[in-house]
Amino acid sequence: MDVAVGIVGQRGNERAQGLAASLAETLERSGRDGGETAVVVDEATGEAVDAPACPVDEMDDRDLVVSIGGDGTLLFVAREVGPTPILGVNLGEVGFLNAVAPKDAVDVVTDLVADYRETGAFEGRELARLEATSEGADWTLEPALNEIVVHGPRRGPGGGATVEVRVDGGRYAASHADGVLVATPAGSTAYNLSEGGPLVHPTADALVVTQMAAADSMPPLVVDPDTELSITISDSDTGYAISDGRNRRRLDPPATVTVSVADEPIRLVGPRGDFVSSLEKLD
Ligand SMILES: NC(=O)c1ccc[n+]([C@@H]2O[C@H](COP(=O)([O-])OP(=O)(O)OC[C@H]3O[C@@H](n4cnc5c(N)ncnc54)[C@H](O)[C@@H]3O)[C@@H](O)[C@H]2O)c1
Ligand SMILES: Nc1ncnc2c1ncn2[C@@H]1O[C@H](COP(=O)(O)OP(=O)(O)OP(=O)(O)O)[C@@H](O)[C@H]1O
Repeated sequence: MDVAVGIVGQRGNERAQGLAASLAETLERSGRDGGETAVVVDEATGEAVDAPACPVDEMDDRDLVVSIGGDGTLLFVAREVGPTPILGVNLGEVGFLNAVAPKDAVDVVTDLVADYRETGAFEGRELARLEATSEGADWTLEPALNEIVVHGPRRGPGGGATVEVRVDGGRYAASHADGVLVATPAGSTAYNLSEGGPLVHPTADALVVTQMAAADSMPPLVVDPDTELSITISDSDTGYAISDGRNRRRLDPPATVTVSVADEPIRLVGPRGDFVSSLEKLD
């Protein structure tokens, strides 16, 4: 069976680009008898190592996409390819979302592709994503793997707003605050953690709501993924809804944003890092 693989190296990271090149070469060599393994890399890497390349968002029809970099590169790949199976190789400063060490990358990926050729499936796990929509649904942010943030004009002094959070229609919190975030288990170790939210084990099917610098703060709230969450910003001239720190929408207060689980999850494949031991990466 032929297998199509995409490889994304962290932009500007020569080590990532070199590993992408050697992985591409090994994969193409390994797939001869059982079927072809067609490999493309992202355009920045293709230019650096002179390999067949395509835009990352055109890799969504591949059987597997390998992300080589840190969390941000994996988040970027997830934004671009959605539910296409992704394997993360950790070359970043933190690399919380990437389970495979660079030294193991070629063996892990070639074994994974060989198994896929036999079984037609990857062992992996789905990670829920979050979607932020305006009241009246006249806009929707790109799905977030980590969190949705809704905040006032800016972080810090003079940047707050009145932020009301409703849970299944009931008022959970209303306070002058910088904002509020809703995080997935995967995102509980990111912005949520730096705002004092709880860690959520990746096997827990839950979301967490954490206020940001609230004057009258409530404890962070863990909810079922099906909970109806709405966040209203008022008493400020502007505000923002932000998905994974990268995709943002300006708000015109008073404005209400609803946050729900997106239809399509992310599919991470390959060895699952041990969550508790990977917490050391956060030191
Ligand atoms: N704490 C803050 O003030 C702040 C501000 C912006 C973004 N962020 C986080 O960064 C994420 C976007 O990452 P990026 O790389 O595109 O932005 P970035 O370049 O600002 O990197 C943010 C840092 O967060 C780390 N990170 C990202 N996801 C993580 C996760 N799930 N667990 C642990 N650490 C994680 C990254 O490795 C990086 O060190 C956002 O989803 C948000 O969680 C935090
Ligand atoms: N191959 C690529 N093509 C286009 N953009 C890329 C590519 N790799 C990374 N990026 C951009 O860089 C951002 C992540 O860069 P960043 O420097 O934060 O890397 P990282 O993976 O988080 O590693 P680190 O942990 O070292 O910060 C992504 O959000 C994306 O916008």
